[in-house]
Amino acid sequence: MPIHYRQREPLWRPAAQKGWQLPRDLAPWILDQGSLTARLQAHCQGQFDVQLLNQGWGQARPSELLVLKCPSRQKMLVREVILKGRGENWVFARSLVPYTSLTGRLKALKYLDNKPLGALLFQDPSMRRDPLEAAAICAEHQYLHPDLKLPVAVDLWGRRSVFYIDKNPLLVSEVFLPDFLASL
Ligand SMILES: C=C(O[C@@H]1C=C(C(=O)O)C=C[C@H]1O)C(=O)O
Repeated sequence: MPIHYRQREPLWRPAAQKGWQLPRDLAPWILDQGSLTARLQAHCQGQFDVQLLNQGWGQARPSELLVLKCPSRQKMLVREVILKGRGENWVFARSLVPYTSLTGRLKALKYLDNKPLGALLFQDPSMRRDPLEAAAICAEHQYLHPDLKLPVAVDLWGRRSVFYIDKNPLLVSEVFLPDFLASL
């Protein structure tokens, strides 16, 4: 009988949860409430760029629908990118924008291409974000994009939070990749 692998999801928990040991070097990056783009740009002295992997209508995972408080049939814009520092793959980012959030200033998201999403979010005076969650991300979660070509046994850390622009939600998830960890 073939084994049917359900697409497991990471166990997301409040990043600032007491007594949860985040990796010492990575903890400040996981807990930082500011723009990850801005912090990465400083970390690589500006040798930064965004590689767009894909952007289009797609499906959210159950835990993503839960935090976005969206019904399962909700049409979702899915954006997946690699944030690169010094030409290396530093962060895999997956952002989910419910169709109903693509209004007003967020309409610009459809044409973002390889400009960083953070610039759009953090310059918006209405921007709010929910507390950060963190999770250990491993291969069986099938969470990472195949283009990342990571070794199967890799164990990484991710963080995510829901942003609001004029009260319209979008979920931004980020996974710190091996080359970034090596840069710390
Ligand atoms: C939310 C931010 O935007 C970053 C840029 C992203 C993009 O361009 O798709 C996605 C996630 C973030 O790492 C940020 O800078 O904090």
